[in-house]
Amino acid sequence: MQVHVQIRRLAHRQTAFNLSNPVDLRNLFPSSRDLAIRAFVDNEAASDGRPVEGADKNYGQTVVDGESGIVEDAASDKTVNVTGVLTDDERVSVQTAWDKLLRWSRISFGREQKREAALVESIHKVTVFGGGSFGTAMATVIARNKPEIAVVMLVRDEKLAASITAEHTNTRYFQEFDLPHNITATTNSAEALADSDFVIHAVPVQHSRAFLSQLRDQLPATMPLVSVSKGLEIGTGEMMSEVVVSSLQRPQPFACLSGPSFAVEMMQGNPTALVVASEDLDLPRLTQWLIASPDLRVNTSHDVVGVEIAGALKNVLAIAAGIVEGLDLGHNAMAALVSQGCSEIRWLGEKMGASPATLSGLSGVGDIMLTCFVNLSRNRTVGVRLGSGEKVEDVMSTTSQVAEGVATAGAVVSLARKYHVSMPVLTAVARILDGQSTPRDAVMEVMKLPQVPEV
Ligand SMILES: NC(=O)C1=CN([C@@H]2O[C@H](COP(=O)(O)OP(=O)(O)OC[C@H]3O[C@@H](n4cnc5c(N)ncnc54)[C@H](O)[C@@H]3O)[C@@H](O)[C@H]2O)C=CC1
Ligand SMILES: O=C(CO)COP(=O)(O)O
Repeated sequence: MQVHVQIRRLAHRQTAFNLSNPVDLRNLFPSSRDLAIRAFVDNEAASDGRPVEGADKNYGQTVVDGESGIVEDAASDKTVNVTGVLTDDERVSVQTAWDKLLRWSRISFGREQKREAALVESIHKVTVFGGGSFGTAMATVIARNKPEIAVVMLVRDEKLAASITAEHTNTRYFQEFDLPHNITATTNSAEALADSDFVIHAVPVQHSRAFLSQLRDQLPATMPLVSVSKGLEIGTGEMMSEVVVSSLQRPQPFACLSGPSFAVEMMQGNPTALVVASEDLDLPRLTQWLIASPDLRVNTSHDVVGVEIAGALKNVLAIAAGIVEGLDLGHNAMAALVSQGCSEIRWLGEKMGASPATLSGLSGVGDIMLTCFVNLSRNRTVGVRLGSGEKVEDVMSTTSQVAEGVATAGAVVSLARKYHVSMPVLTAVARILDGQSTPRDAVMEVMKLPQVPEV
């Protein structure tokens, strides 16, 4: 049985409250003097709160005086639905705030259009390195957004290149989607880079050094390269911004693009928000122009370290979250683990010079929430399988797509040692992957660490 209370004034908002004690509605709605409040029983738990038969019998269509506002019948197992309202003052504030936002938006769009005129002239062809799920998604996003631009994917397989170019289908990833006709693909790097103005790099981190080294002479030193790969290189612990410089043996205009963004949802055109970071003054804005659309917001930033380190480390944390899920340790454990992981990423990130705003933004907490809590994540899936008892070797040998967190786990512990940062959760993931501990033992070990102040 449920008790519903409706407060009617402007019937366009509804808020549900669970009230465990007799409630004074004046505490909830101090300005509700003039509201009509109705309480009634819903014995079939009607979700829309309509009075149902029997209501009158038990509690009646009780019109509770707006002045007293007390509902005595809201006991522990009962739900109270409240049709919410704004006071006149609140409504004026909301309208003023919204008008201000619209004014700012009009002025900004005006400025953008002027800048855009110059950018349109500068990009005619974009090359995408990598024909996996994210390379395909990035190529699609750009090609849809700028139909006048030629998008060329550099892939390794001739047949795949032919099917992308001729059939407009990636036969390996996202077969169900027709690719825009301004996307072509080739296995020939010289062809892919000829007359290109912009590169998106979507090759997994561990293969990027070998991949980029061989392109050194074909890639003009002035060509902007935007990396979407998230991870640290094994052995060097380098982030992609460093791998690019060391493998090309020269600086290259560089940006990293990161944030909560499953490739499949970008293919579907679901609303998504990313952040692009570069030390270069114009590159973030250029990237924004290329990919931002009504489906895709792109924030700009100059905090390359923050965006890269957050994107790399969240993959390791997602494996830990999957392990907690696989072990069925419950929601409390999951929330505790992810908060602890956020702290560990912040401790290291800040020592490396990352801004706290970046770490709590799209590439940090945003991507952590997506990857740790959603089953589409490959890193999380690796963790779930480990937590469910599968052996590391079996998980790795049957995972076809890249889960960057696996390789990054060891690299991050070395990096943390270099910066004198202790990372219990991320270190535990490395130990599990290396066979030094089982998922269950690792959880116990972390739980038994000394109690500490919150930092
Ligand atoms: N899939 C996603 O939703 C997202 C992926 N990313 C990042 O994008 C990067 C790429 O990931 P995915 O495309 O998802 O991986 P994937 O596993 O779907 O595809 C990897 C691609 O890289 C290619 N590749 C592998 N080794 C290569 C080599 N030595 N030379 C040239 N190409 C090589 C493969 O042929 C394949 O086309 C990763 O760093 C990932 O973390 C970032 C955001 C979202
Ligand atoms: O980075 C991602 C989403 O932002 C993709 O995560 P996974 O690589 O774990 O699937």
